Amino acid sequence: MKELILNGSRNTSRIFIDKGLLQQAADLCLADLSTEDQPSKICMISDTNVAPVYLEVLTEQWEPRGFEVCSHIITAGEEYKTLQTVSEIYETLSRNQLGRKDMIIALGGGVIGDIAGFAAATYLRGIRHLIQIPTTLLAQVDSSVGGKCGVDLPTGKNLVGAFRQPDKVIIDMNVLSTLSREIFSSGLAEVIKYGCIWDPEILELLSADELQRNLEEIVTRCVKIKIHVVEEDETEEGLRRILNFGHTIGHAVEMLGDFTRFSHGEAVAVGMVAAVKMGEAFEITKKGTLQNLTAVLKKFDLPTDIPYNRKDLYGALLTDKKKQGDCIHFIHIEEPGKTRQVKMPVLELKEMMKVLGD
Ligand SMILES: NC(=O)c1ccc[n+]([C@@H]2O[C@H](COP(=O)([O-])OP(=O)(O)OC[C@H]3O[C@@H](n4cnc5c(N)ncnc54)[C@H](O)[C@@H]3O)[C@@H](O)[C@H]2O)c1
Ligand SMILES: O=C(O)C(=O)C[C@@H](O)[C@H](O)[C@H](O)COP(=O)(O)O
Ligand SMILES: [Zn+2]
Repeated sequence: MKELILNGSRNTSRIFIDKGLLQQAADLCLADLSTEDQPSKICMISDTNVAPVYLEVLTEQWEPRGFEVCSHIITAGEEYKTLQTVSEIYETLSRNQLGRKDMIIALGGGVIGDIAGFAAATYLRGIRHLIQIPTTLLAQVDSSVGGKCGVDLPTGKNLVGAFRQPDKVIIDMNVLSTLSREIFSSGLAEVIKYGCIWDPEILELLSADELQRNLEEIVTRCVKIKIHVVEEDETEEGLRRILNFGHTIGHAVEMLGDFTRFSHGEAVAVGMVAAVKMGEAFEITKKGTLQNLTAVLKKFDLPTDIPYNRKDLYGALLTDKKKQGDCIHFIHIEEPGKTRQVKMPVLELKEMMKVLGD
């Protein structure tokens, strides 16, 4: 079992990666906790696809140890990543009398991790123990690590949220076996993002015939990059913005599709293509990058065509968190592994977007 550490400003995350960790999750959750520091109640938050397959193996580890366990199951889907869902979780937590010293476990993909993290950050002004057990590739390589959590508003992605580092992240490679090809590919979009912004070797590890063999190595590399970036800039005032490569237009695409038409990974795929297309046209990005990026995305059936017109996309990105006054921080890559952050007036971005066509 690999163990990686993320030293956050308020707490440390211990991140475990191996096959079969779900079966020993309770031990990992309790590792290093003195009796005094242990929770007495645990609430598992999961969704309607994940819970029937993986919840029982988790629940049955807690009850014999004398812990009180409850669960809250959300209907699967990004469209439920809302304040309404969080409010229902608060009711479950309160009805089951979870206290500040108790524990929330997020068992699921990025949607569950983001919602459960936000509930843990806000219920009773913050609950002591938060565990992330990511069950999609996307959640393993990205969303379960680094502490960003929150929900969408109708006007935009992740507009309400917090930074709350999880205490432990338990990455069990075996759970990826039940993912559909589509959802697995959606996670590869974020993997490709890490290849573009930091480590081009990741793109080589993706060569399809060896993908399964390379998967644990790929997850580990992505998590290490995320740890490095987050430790340097936990609250996204500088370096961390690079993790948003492809997300400015990606988030606009998700929102215009009412959070149902495109998965997060698909939207990021389109957003990375758009960023590289603009980068090449304005001589920020090395020629040929677009062709290589498009080829790797297509290999995994990820979309590369921009599905909305320029005017709608521009309107949608005006609520982006990276916008400050009339300027937006936009992330380009010069070539895979080398980013360039540009703070530009939104009107300049609007001009640049002309190269995307109508
Ligand atoms: N906090 C962050 O830093 C961060 C980073 C990246 C993405 N995100 C967020 O993550 C979300 C996307 O995450 P996602 O792609 O994991 O989506 P998701 O959580 O909606 O999961 C995708 C689908 O896979 C199903 N599923 C999950 N695990 C499964 C398994 N092991 N077997 C079978 N089915 C399974 C889910 O029920 C769901 O239907 C977005 O809301 C995005 O904004 C957050
Ligand atoms: O961890 C980060 O920082 C990221 O930006 C990771 C992104 O992949 C992720 O989609 C994140 O939720 C986007 O954050 P936001 O602040 O732009 O909503
Ligand atoms: Zn993302």
